[in-house]
Amino acid sequence: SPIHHHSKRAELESTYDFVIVGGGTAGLVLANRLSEVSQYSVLILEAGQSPEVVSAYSTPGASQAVLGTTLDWAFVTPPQASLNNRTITYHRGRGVGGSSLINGLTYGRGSSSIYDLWARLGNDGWSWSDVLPLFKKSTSFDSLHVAPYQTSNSSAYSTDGPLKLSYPQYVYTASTAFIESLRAIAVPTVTELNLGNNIGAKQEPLTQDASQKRSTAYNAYYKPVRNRTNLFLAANAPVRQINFQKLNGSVTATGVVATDQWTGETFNVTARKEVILSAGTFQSPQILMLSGIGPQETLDQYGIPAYLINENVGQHMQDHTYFSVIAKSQPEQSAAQVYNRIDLLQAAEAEYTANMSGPMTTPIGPTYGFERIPEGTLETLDVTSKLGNRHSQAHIEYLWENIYYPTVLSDAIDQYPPNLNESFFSVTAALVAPASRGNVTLQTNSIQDGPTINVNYLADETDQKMALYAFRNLRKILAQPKLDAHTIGPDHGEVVPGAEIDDDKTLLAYIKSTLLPVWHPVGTCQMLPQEDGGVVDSRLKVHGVKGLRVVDASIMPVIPDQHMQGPVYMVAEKAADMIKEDYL
Ligand SMILES: Cc1cc2nc3c(=O)[nH]c(=O)nc-3n(C[C@H](O)[C@H](O)[C@H](O)COP(=O)(O)OP(=O)(O)OC[C@H]3O[C@@H](n4cnc5c(N)ncnc54)[C@H](O)[C@@H]3O)c2cc1C
Repeated sequence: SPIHHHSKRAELESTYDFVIVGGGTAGLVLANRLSEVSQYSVLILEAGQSPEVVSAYSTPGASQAVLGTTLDWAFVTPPQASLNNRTITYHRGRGVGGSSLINGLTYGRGSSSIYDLWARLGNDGWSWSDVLPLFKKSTSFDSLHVAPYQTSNSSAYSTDGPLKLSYPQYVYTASTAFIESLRAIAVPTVTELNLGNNIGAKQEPLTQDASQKRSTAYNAYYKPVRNRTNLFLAANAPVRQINFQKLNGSVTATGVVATDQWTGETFNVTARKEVILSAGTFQSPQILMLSGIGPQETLDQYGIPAYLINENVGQHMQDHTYFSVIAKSQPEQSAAQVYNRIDLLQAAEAEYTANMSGPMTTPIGPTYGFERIPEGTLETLDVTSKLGNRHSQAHIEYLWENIYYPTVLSDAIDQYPPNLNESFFSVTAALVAPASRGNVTLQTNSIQDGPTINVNYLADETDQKMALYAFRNLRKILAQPKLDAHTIGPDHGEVVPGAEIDDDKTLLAYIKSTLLPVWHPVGTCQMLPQEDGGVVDSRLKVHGVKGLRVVDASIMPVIPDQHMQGPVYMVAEKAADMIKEDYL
């Protein structure tokens, strides 16, 4: 097996220097960097299995098909009051590689002002100038420029960074037209977004190599070093709780309890130096709560003995959400039929297997643009009070998707059925400076049940105003002659929601009934002083506990205005440097 997993608990040692909980995006970066030091022993405990069980994970065009497989936790939220009691299926990666195995491959970093704000909030060492070298260290660019706006500036990347970025070979002309149409709403075309200026439009760098295979934490960070004799991985080994020792009023993490799902046995592992939680934004706070660190009421409710009360665990969740206008398009400007019609799908799969070319080389959304709304407009929209310091960053992201997206529409609105023999593309807007906050809490007292996830999208009126503003821009973009040239039918091809839906009230109802997460949740263990809502300090150590850090998306105190994997790889690279500083 390509995975060096331990099928029997007897094959594992009882003690390691570092025990990493979660072999996902951040966990595998840590595993690689910490095991560079030969005197450290490092164990990764991952709930899921090898990604090779679903080998399509590496095909960019199969990124929708891997959702719902064994590589996906597929959590379901309770009914969300802010969305007229809709529930949402929330995808999360499960397996060695975590969400990097099933994400949409989009890569970005965000505005420099966001990281400068992290630092100003009390986190020394996290300003843009501190973190840019780590963004560079984690990535290299496999140059492949086959279409307009597939540009990059080599100074943004290193030559040997493990994570490979590249562009798809198969490019839809309508996506080029989309980039040019964004100029009508004052979003300029730019050559690079990854040097701190995140305003503008271009083709997206994707986490795939020049051979058109997905690059992940698994194949970029874990596979090349898996034979190191000081690195151990147990797959199918969900961690149930962290063990603590309380001595003279001070709490120290001593190890973890996990289940070996091959045998059904439960076992303990001791951490000589640290336990590191990298189970992601939903499960890192869940494990803290199950272990006795969290809000008083939650611990009381489930009879969990409290080691430390911290009301912030699981709170303050920030996430991006998006919604679309769907247009009927010329067949060659869409992948809708490729995915819907078995003959076309099989032809595309065969072409990818034979030549690594064709529609399967691209995920559904390969193109993006970021808008900073000018001050005056923010004031007119009456949203400035909730934006705080977030003026010099992007507020809205616009995307072009090559399918009818979102694919599953709510029945709250009369819909245009996606006819199998017709083609569609979508123009989509994401709120990337959200004011609403969600939270994660417990559903039961066991790790065998998922956490309760409340997304709370649009709960804050600021986000509703931003959504309406962005929606009207989607129609302006679609109406630009260059993009319109690729649509079919009246109203610039618009079929969903339909031009007749135009007043604020019905538009908002449409948005609420169709929006989706962009799958970027952060902040449930945020890096801030505890009195300001924090769970970890600027060295990612859990407040009030020795020997325990959190290293994953949950630590971000202000959500970046970009897709989240780039920031997660950076956070993990930075954490590895800090841990080495602390012990070497
Ligand atoms: C469908 C989807 C699409 C996305 N699209 C994009 C995109 O296009 N671009 C982008 O930049 N970002 C995207 N993201 C977001 C990005 O992938 C994540 O932000 C990032 O990968 C999170 O990294 P992480 O290390 O915090 O968590 P993860 O990578 O999710 O890792 C957490 C790991 O912990 C494991 N785990 C959980 N509980 C336990 C336990 N009790 N014991 C042991 N192990 C456990 C999980 O199985 C998982 O492997 C997407 C995410 C999803 C789900």
